[in-house]
Order: sequence, then structure tokens, then C-alpha cells
Amino acid sequence: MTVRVGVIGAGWIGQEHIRRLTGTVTGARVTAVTDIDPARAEQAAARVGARVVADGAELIAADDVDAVLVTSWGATHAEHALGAIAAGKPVFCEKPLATTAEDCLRIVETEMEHGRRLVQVGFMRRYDAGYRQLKQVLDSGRIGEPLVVHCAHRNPTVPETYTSDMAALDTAVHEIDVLRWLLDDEIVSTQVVTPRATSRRFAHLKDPQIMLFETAKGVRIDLEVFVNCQYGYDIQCEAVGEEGLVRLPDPAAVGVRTAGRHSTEVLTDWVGRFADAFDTEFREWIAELAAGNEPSGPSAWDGYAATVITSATVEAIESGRVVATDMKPRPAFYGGTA
Ligand SMILES: NC(=O)C1=CN([C@@H]2O[C@H](COP(=O)(O)OP(=O)(O)OC[C@H]3O[C@@H](n4cnc5c(N)ncnc54)[C@H](O)[C@@H]3O)[C@@H](O)[C@H]2O)C=CC1
Ligand SMILES: O=C1[C@@H](O)[C@H](O)[C@@H](O)[C@H](O)[C@H]1O
Repeated sequence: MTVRVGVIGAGWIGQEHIRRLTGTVTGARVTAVTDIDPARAEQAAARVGARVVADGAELIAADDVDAVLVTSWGATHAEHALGAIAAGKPVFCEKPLATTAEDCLRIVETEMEHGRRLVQVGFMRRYDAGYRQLKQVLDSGRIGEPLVVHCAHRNPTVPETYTSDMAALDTAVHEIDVLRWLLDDEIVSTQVVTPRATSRRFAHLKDPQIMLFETAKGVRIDLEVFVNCQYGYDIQCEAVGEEGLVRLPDPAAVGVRTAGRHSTEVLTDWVGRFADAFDTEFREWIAELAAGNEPSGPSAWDGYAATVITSATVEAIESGRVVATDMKPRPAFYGGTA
């Protein structure tokens, strides 16, 4: 069965995913595209032989759309996710699920009323081969119980429109999700300390920031978010356990020896770093839908948890205090403890 996908939002990542669903993933076809910028929708649709529809509501209702992909701006995600659930259609929503915890909860409750999982959130690091190996080691118990995790999320530069709260909302959100999954644990408090700021930044921006998270089981996580590090896009993660440690591998790169030096390339953007993870994420999503199964990736609950934690982290950036995350108990519908 071919899964016919309708795409809401044909911007940067929308176009990437349209290309992926058309050229890389088997079993899917993009049949409809909408964007508030009609020229953008036309261009993206024409490239893959899809039709343009007026808006998200029309796209969700369309007979030639089996599943919905939401890649519009974050503040519009809740409306589209709720619309898709009301229509009983699976919906893949890029992060964030919604920009407020209240909207995320509404999606969670609506999905539970529907009685079957329809929502998947675009936290693609869970599909990265290196993170999957890290999880296997942690789950196997080979390094004993995890105690401390050290992480870094570095981007070469960001545009002037990037603000200090985006360090949590847009950047750290990926670590927040992947660490909950890796550790099978929940983040219960967050704190942010700011070292001396780099001079290679816009004056309004706190950069770098060091985020400190504590989990329900007492694991401590430090995350350096440094979005003007200049030298590359660099994602680091090292978990220290009672009997050893496990570290995320760097992407494979050839070593070059010349002129008395040995060097390896550092990637410069997230598109290249996580290209394979995005491919796997969509392959698995489409395969599950084609088989008539519920999506098994990051759930609406994971989207809710991430938004609660990023919101608390924004409060921590602004106040300098330790902020407890105020999360509802996890419903049985979403299983497990984290
Ligand atoms: N998983 C990941 O690593 C990444 C996720 N994202 C997420 O993807 C989403 C989109 O990001 P970008 O593509 O970078 O933004 P973008 O600004 O390039 O594209 C968004 C598009 O959505 C359209 N749009 C906005 N509201 C709409 C609506 N109500 N209906 C139809 N179209 C609408 C805009 O006109 C624009 O073309 C964001 O939520 C962002 O956080 C973005 C980059 C990476
Ligand atoms: O979502 C993303 C961007 O918005 C963000 O700016 C990058 O730092 C992330 O790694 C990327 O995955």
C-alpha cells in the first residue's frame, strides 16, 4: 500500500521531507501541499507532481491524503495536529508538538479520546545510529547504572533573529527528548548558568549557556549550548555509569595526513549530521502506517514532556534559579515511566 501524504508548510524542512518521502522512502507519495505562501506551495508541489490546496483544514480533509505531515511554524502545529486527530488521520508533527504545555495536553487528551495513537513528533535523534548504539549499551547494563551525562550542542553561527530562549526551545529540545529516551527517566528540574559570553555573537544573546538537568532517578546532566562556536556543528554526549562510560561516536570521516598534519573534517550543519536519522525516521513511520500499525516513534506525550521541560528551562534562563518541571503523571495510554 502506498501512503499518500499531505504536507502543511513547504519551507526549509518541509521541502527536505517532501524530497525524502518522494526520493528516499519507499511506499509513500506526497499528494497535496499547502503553505500560507502560495508560491512556495506551488513550487514544492510541482517538483513532485502533487496538488496545492488552500489551507491545512482542506488538506487534512482531502480524500487523497492518508497521513499528514506538519512542517509549518511551531505556533501553528497544535491546530493542525488536533485537526488530523479529529479526522482520524495519522499526523507526523515536526518539533515542537505545540508551543505551550496546555496545547500539548489538549492534543494528548484528544488522542486518548480517539483511543489509538495517531501522533508522532519529529525528534529524529532517536533514529540516529550512534544514539541507538548508546541506548543499547545503556539498556544492556554494561556500564552499570548511569550517574552523570555530559552533552554539548554547538552550531557554527545563528541568525540575528535567534534569541536566548531559543537555546532551550529550538536547540536543547533535541537533547531533552533524546536523554529522556536514552535514560528511560524523567527530567524533574532545570537550571541555566551563563559563562562569559563569546564576543562572536549578537549583543542580545546569552551564548554559550550551560544547562543543568536532574532526573527523577537522580542522574545529573550538563549540556553546553553554544550556537556561535564558529568551528562547526558538533553534537557530543557521554554517559558515565557505575562501571564505565559510553560516548556518542562522531560521524565517520576520513583522516587526512598531509603537510605534517593529521586532520578529520567537522560537519557544519545539522542537515548533514542527521540526514540518515531523518531518512530512518520516515522509513519507519511510513512502514508502520502501511502495515496499519500505530506509529511507535516519539509520542504526543513525549511532545508534551519536551514542551514542559523547555518552558521551565526558559524560566531558568530568565531567572537564574533552579526550576522544577511541572509535569502531569504519565497516562497508561502512553506506557512506561518516561
Ligand atoms: N527536527 C529538526 O531537526 C528540525 C525541525 N524543524 C522544525 O520544523 C518546523 C519548520 O521549520 P523550518 O522549515 O525551518 O521553517 P520555515 O520558516 O523554513 O518553513 C515553515 C513554512 O511553513 C509555512 N507556514 C507557516 N504557517 C503555516 C500554516 N498555518 N499553514 C501552512 N503553512 C504555514 C511558512 O510559510 C513556511 O513556508 C519548525 O517547527 C521547526 O522547529 C526545523 C528544523 C530542524
Ligand atoms: O532543530 C534544529 C534546529 O532548529 C537547531 O537550530 C539545530 O541546532 C538543531 O540541531 C536542529 O536539529
